[in-house]
Parts: sequence; C-alpha cells; structure tokens
Amino acid sequence: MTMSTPAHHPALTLIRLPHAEDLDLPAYETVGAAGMDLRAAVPAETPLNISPGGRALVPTGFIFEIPTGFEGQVRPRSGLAFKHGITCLNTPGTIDSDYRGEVKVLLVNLGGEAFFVERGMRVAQMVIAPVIQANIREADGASATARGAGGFGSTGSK
Ligand SMILES: O=c1ccn([C@H]2C[C@H](O)[C@@H](COP(=O)(O)OP(=O)(O)OP(=O)(O)O)O2)c(=O)[nH]1
Ligand SMILES: [Mg+2]
Repeated sequence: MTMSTPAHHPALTLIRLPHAEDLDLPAYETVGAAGMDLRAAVPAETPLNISPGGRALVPTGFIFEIPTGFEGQVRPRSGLAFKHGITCLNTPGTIDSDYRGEVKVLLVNLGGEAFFVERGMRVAQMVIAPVIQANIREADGASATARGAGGFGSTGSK
C-alpha cells in the first residue's frame, strides 16, 4: 500500500458528550477505510425502534470540529442497507466545519420489519472531504456553450 503523508490527515477534534461516556471513539475500521464508523449513543436500556417506513434521528454522542476547508459526509453502511433496508434519509448528510452541535444520523427504515438501534451499534460512517466554497456573483445572461440548455438525455440514450 502507498504510504500516506501527514498532509492527508487533517486534525479532527472530537468532543465527547456525557451520554457517550462509555462509547468507543468513532474510528476507521481498516487502514484504508474512507469513512469512520459512527456509533449510536442511545440508552442501553431503551433501544430505538424504527418502524418500517419510519425514520429516526440517532445521536452519536460527539461534537466534531471539522477543520476549515473540509466537511463531514454522513453516509449509510452498505451492510445495514442490504440486510435490513436501513439507510440515511439525507445521504450524504452534511456536517459543516462551523457546526458545534452533536452529530446525528438520520436513519430511515426501507425494510419490511422493525429495526432496533442498540447502544454502540455502528449506524453510519463519516467521510471527511475537502470543500470548495465558490465566490457567488450574479450575471444577466449565461455564456454560450455547445450543450446550451440541453440536458436530461439530450445527448441520446446509447
Ligand atoms: O446528517 C446530518 C446532517 C446535518 N447535521 C448537522 C450538522 C450540519 O452542519 C447541520 C446543518 O445541516 P444541513 O445544512 O444539512 O441542514 P439544514 O436543514 O440546512 O439546517 P441549517 O439551517 O441549520 O443549516 O446539522 C447532522 O448532525 N447530521
Ligand atoms: Mg444548511
């Protein structure tokens, strides 16, 4: 495997909230993992029940201080999607670098059975990605291109 350089590892500070007291830190499960898994900080005694077709906001128990110039993307886990129809409703969820609240995961149950989210369950993964903020300006007309306003299959279906 290619060696990583420190430039590829921006510092990420996590602040543990009281209800995450005993939870593992979100972590990359393998050396080459793109995302760190996020665990559910729901009470151990009351798993969160998501009915078929229902949705729930699952606390992670951590504040993420995403470095400036980056974002956090909350993405589904394919295993939960495949086995249970559990995915993130707003995927990818966007975590802004200036957000200082608890990261939460918006799950939806597209499966046919109730799904119970238990404490410590890895419910989603977060990818840290660079962000480019555009300089926004307004203009009177759009510049000419070969495509013009064609879209939605205008180049043909094959
Ligand atoms: O899956 C998600 C998506 C968002 N957030 C938090 C972090 C993010 O920085 C903030 C706002 O998210 P977003 O911009 O997607 O939501 P909005 O509906 O536009 O709310 P706001 O008006 O607060 O920006 O909510 C999460 O914890 N989990
Ligand atoms: Mg917003």
